[in-house]
Amino acid sequence: MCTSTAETLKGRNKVNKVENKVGVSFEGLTYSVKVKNTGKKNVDDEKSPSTLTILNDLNGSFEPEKLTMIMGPSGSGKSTLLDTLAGRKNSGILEGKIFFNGNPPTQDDYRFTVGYVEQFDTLVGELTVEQMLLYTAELKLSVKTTSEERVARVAEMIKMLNLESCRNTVIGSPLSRGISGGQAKRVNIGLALITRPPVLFLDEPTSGLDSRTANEVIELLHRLAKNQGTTIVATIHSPTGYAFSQFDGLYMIHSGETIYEGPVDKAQTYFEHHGFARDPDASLPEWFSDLYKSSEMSQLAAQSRKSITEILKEGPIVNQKKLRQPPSEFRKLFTLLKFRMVAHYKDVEFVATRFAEKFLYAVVLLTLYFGLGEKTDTESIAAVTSLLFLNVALAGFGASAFVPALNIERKLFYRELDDGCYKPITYYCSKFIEEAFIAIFSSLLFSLLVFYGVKLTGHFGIFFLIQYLTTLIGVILAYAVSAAVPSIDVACSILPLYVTICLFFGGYFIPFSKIPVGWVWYSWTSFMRYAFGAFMIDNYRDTTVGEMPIFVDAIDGTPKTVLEFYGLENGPIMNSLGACIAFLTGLLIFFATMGILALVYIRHEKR
Ligand SMILES: Nc1ncnc2c1ncn2[C@@H]1O[C@H](COP(=O)(O)OP(=O)(O)OP(=O)(O)O)[C@@H](O)[C@H]1O
Repeated sequence: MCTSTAETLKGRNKVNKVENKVGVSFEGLTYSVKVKNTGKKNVDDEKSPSTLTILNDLNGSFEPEKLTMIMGPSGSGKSTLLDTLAGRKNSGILEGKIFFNGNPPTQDDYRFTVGYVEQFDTLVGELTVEQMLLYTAELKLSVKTTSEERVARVAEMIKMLNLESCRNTVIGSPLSRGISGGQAKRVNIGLALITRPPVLFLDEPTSGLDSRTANEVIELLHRLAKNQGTTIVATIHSPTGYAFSQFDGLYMIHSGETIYEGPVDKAQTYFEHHGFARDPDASLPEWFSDLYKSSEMSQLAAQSRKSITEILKEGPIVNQKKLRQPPSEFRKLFTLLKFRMVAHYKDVEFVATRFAEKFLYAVVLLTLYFGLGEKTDTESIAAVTSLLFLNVALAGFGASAFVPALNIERKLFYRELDDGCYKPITYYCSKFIEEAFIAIFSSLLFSLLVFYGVKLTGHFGIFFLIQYLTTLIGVILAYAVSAAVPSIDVACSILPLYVTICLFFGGYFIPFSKIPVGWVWYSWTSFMRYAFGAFMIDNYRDTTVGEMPIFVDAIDGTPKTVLEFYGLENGPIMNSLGACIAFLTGLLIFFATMGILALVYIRHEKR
């Protein structure tokens, strides 16, 4: 950023190659988005009336060992610049060049070289500060690090970030208080630093902090840059005088254009020289960026950029991926379960809601239908049949309870995905295993109470298996909808709609023989059809017309068994319990695949 620094870097580089240091530079960086209609003045009317240019032809460089701030009025494009340099933009049109040590960065370079601290904290509320850091260390540190080394790294981080006093405090959530805002910010910084990335970007690291805590955070960043050689860039609003003095460089933008790039200590003179105070919120005339472009500051910055790029090219970017050797996805799955599943299982609310629903429903059924299962009169059989169908319906409607599981963690999921913590499928599997494991016990409790209380005549093992599979389908269905749609509201209106429609095709409300031809295809996709069919076949398959003549055809007077009446006998597939279970399993796999594809390909967060 200034020639003297480039000289220093050059001198140092000769003795000790800039191995783990990465300088970031950019040229002609322009970022624009398509907008429907905007009254903003920087809409490029000539190019296209619907293109909003947010960053306009920016040049700049950020060096190792330096702490640089990006300043500018609200909406000037600071976060956009940071996102762009960190490779985190997933929409819009990006033009221009970005270099890491003089080379265009690859996806791996972005992922393994850059630490990014987002403006809003994204932490796992159930974990303590130490667990959160350990969890991230296990996901991100090389497989070659031992558990002792990871613990030592976390301890070092806790000390460096001054988090000793809250080491064992739960992070908490907006509804259940845990650590303070300043501590949460420092934990977030710790997560980005755990791998000691050569480049660290921070989006407003001091927002929401009191001036003393803000000073501490900036002081910490200053030390990091100096002691570890990290290239640190932070967007910042209204820093205190002390915080300002901790920075080396200032990059100022206004309406997406550079108005200053250079040392912090020269900024005041520069602005005063041109008749303006340093205040970034002061409104500057549009020609100010032109003034900057023709200024000596701009020439110096360009020279510095060129020489830094050339010097750093001598020490090409170390393959951070190789250096880090991230753990396998299987290991990451284990880490997710070890920390997050265990934390959920320790949460009384999480466990209680899953058991309470099943238990209460089982108690109602038990007391209402007690002993009816072994009775052979028509009314009892009709009652038990409705119980078996409602049991299936409950799994469908109960699925809504699993919608928030993915939805409320979405910000955290996107942050961890961007940080390279895991792949979407790994996250999905961890969520599924978390529910599937607990569902074994809740389904078992339910099955024991209902099967033996109602005195059903099938086999307990099969009843439990169908009950468990149906519960899992509810979970998987909720995940698929939740991952595909943007909000809980939308998911909670789509899911019951789908389930209600499925009800009509389950074989209880309307016999399969009466379903209009045009709708028959749909009945084959209804999980309720197979679950209800399986329950019924298991319960009534050993009965004969002679033993249990419950329904008599009004026209020809032919007696029918229960299974015949519900179209569950003499069909090509539906008279087979095995086929019903196979179809249920197939639907489970189908919905799971949909959910995983939605997680991979649909990004609800636009950046
Ligand atoms: N994807 C997008 N679509 C439309 N407008 C966008 C998009 N991304 C950014 N913008 C707009 O670009 C401008 C710059 O946004 P940005 O968040 O970078 O500003 P900022 O300087 O960081 O603001 P603040 O200091 O308030 O956080 C804003 O007006 C924002 O609404």
